[in-house]
Amino acid sequence: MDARHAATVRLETIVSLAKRRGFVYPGSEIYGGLANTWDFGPLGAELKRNLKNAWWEYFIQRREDMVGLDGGILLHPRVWEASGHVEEFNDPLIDCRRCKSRFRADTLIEERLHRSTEGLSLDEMTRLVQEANLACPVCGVRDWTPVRKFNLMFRTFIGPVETESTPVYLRPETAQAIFVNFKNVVQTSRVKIPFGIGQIGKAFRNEITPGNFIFRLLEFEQMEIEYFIRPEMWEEYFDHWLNEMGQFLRWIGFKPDRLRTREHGPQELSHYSRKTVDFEYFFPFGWKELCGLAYRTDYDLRRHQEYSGEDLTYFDQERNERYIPHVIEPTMGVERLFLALLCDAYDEEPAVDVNGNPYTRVVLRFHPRVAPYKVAVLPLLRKPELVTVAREVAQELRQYFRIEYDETQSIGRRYRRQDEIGTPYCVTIDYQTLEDRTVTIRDRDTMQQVRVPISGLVEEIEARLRSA
Ligand SMILES: Nc1ncnc2c1ncn2[C@@H]1O[C@H](COP(=O)(O)OP(=O)(O)OP(=O)(O)O)[C@@H](O)[C@H]1O
Repeated sequence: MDARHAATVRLETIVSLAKRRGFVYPGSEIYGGLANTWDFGPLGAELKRNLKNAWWEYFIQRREDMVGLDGGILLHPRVWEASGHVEEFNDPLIDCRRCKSRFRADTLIEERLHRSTEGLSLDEMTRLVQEANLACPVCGVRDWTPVRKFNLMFRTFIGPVETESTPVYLRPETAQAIFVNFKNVVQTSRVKIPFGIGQIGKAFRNEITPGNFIFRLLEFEQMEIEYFIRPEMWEEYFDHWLNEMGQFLRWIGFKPDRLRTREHGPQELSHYSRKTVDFEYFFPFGWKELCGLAYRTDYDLRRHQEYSGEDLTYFDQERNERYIPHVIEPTMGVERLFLALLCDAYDEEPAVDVNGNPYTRVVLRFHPRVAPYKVAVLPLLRKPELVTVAREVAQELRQYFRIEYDETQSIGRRYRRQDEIGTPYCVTIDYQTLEDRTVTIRDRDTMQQVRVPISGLVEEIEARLRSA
């Protein structure tokens, strides 16, 4: 661990800042909360939007080989049989008979017995727990159920009467809506292999051990691409997408020193994947998966062809050949990127306030591309003559950027607030403004202030944002 990693922010610091400043609130808080659910506040909503827009711009808008899709959360139940999720999308779980706490058996064994569970059957895991005479981490009693499979899909019902209706699943990944619509997209757009379909949307997983704030959620958003290729090209495109994902992470501001890639071992691969590489981030709780890249072969389209009876082959005009395309899948979770970005952007430094008093400056060094607010407009004092001009300036800037206008409290406290929510620029209207129609722009990172005329303010900010 190098010095920078050692200084990684504590998770509690991030959780409390997120709550205090309106990024993330505990879910349904006025009802005492609903465990492991979260709501995104005004700043969180902006950050999420910016992340999703950046993803869409980078992977869809800027490429000629991509189209978008917005598929349903509810899909035909057969989709999940075909995809293998009914059969395979399970976690091994184990219960403490005494206190009824429930754990993921693989995590329990890995954390408590310090050994890998790769490739172990349910029986083997049960035996390991028994032989080690493992105590329940919650109540300390040694009385376990056998390890069983627990399907992660949420089930619900269509129609008014539960028992007579067909059960349907909330999708556990967005990918299947893309496969199910593969034929539609090929028939109705101008795509030719190689091409990709991208989608952003909610996914639901009944995780046994959610936690670490918003790292593992029951309900989250995925940004997924299914990229369709000729089978023999898979290695080339795998490398291409690995590189693209890395570029994107840097483009939204990640520093390289807390990112690494890790390839899955053979036993760890998902049921559909022949090769998977995860991007891992050094979270406050260690190196964990941030997002991933999988080579799904032709598994999904082949299975849907089999289960639906529809022909899902693609006619390759160049080669005068018909085949089922293979698929490379770059996938990212919005909230996990959100959490990693908060941790990555968080910084503390000694500073001196306007009165010469030392304080610890907390700054979220977001890249402007994702920063919730791009500019804060602040009258130096809450005096009518300053407020009038400041409101005019704010109204002008609002046409171009997401801004915040703030006239409460002292200017120093307002700067601190903007630093803490990661606003790249503060525009201050002071008495000189009334004389010469200039304002100051304060840079979040350097705290340098320069004066610019109001008439050139939009261009100045645009130029700074472009070159950031
Ligand atoms: N429960 C979850 N909460 C929040 N984000 C998630 C969750 N599960 C997956 N993601 C995000 O979606 C991406 C793609 O999902 P994928 O199915 O590859 O995850 P996974 O390998 O099952 O994740 P994990 O191993 O952490 O359970 C992940 O890289 C992550 O960013």
